[in-house]
Amino acid sequence: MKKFIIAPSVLSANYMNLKNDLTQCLENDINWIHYDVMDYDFVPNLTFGSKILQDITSQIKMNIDIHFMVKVKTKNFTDFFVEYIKANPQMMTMHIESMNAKETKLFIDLCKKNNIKASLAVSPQTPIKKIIKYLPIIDNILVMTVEPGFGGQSFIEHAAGKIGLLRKIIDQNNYKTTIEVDGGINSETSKIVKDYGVDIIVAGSYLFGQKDFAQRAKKLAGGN
Ligand SMILES: O=C(CO)[C@H](O)[C@H](O)COP(=O)(O)O
Repeated sequence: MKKFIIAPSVLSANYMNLKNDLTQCLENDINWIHYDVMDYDFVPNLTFGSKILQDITSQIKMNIDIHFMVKVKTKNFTDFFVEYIKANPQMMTMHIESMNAKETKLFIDLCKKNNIKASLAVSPQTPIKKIIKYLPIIDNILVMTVEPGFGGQSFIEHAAGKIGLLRKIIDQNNYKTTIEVDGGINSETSKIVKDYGVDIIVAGSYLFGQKDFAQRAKKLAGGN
């Protein structure tokens, strides 16, 4: 049976209790976390920066998947990522909508140079034709099934259809790119994305703060 990677979104964690929330993930065989960086520009919300991430990775051994929902404003594009790279993330994701072609190339090259999986995200309204040419050179594509910016929103089903199209293209061409989904994932919507052929499932409000975290985590990780 296919094994899905579950990456709980720290956006829905309790920050007064973060260590417990992350330990709960590890106790339930979850060794990835999804770290949402928002800038109140690309998205209408502001979250956390590199210091909190460095504190996390200095104490807890987990694979870090950073999802940048930002418009980079540093004079030198790659400078923005320096402090995040110090936290040793496994994967970094930037939105295709927030970069021009030159920045997209710089971002992918930066990831490769630092041995970090290079990932591009597409918002619900963005067609996959915008990203297809990058598939052979990136490690992961993140399909957003909510508008980026907030946890706890409802799953946008038509956006999930992109996963099926991407699965076909990736398999037909023997690309190694993984497909990740983020937004509105629960026990029902996870079945839809698994059927479409997803590899990595991000879930925030469905997991954190829930008494039956263990059962929910098991449901997400298992097959349909
Ligand atoms: O990137 C995000 C929002 O922009 C979050 O990762 C995502 O929404 C997770 O929250 P939930 O599972 O509650 O929808």
